[in-house]
Amino acid sequence: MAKHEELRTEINKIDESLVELFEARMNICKEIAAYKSKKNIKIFDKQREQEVVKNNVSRLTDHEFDIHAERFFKELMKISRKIQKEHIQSL
Ligand SMILES: C=C(O[C@@H]1C=C(C(=O)O)C=C[C@H]1O)C(=O)O
Repeated sequence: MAKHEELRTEINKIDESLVELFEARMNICKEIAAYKSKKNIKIFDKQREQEVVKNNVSRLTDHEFDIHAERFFKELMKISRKIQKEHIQSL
C-alpha cells in the first residue's frame, strides 16, 4: 500500500500541474475568442486543430499512446470551443 500511496502522490502533483496548464490554456482561448468575435472569424478552425493534434502526438516518446493523446487533444479543443462560445455570449 505504501507504494500505491507514493504513486498517488506523484499523480496528485501531475494533476496539480495539469489544472494550472488547463486554466492557462482556456484563458488564452477566451482571449482568442474575443478577438475572433471582434473580427467576425469563426471559432472552429479545422486546419489548426489538425496541426495541434499532429504536432503534439508527434512529441510523445512512447507511441503506444498516440491514439489516446489524439483523443485527449480533440476533447481538449472541443471543451475549448465550448468555453469560447460561452465567453463570446457573455460579452
Ligand atoms: C483557440 C482557437 O480556437 C479553436 C480552438 C483551438 C484550440 O483549443 O487549440 C484550435 C482551433 C480552433 O478550432 C484557435 O483558433 O487558435
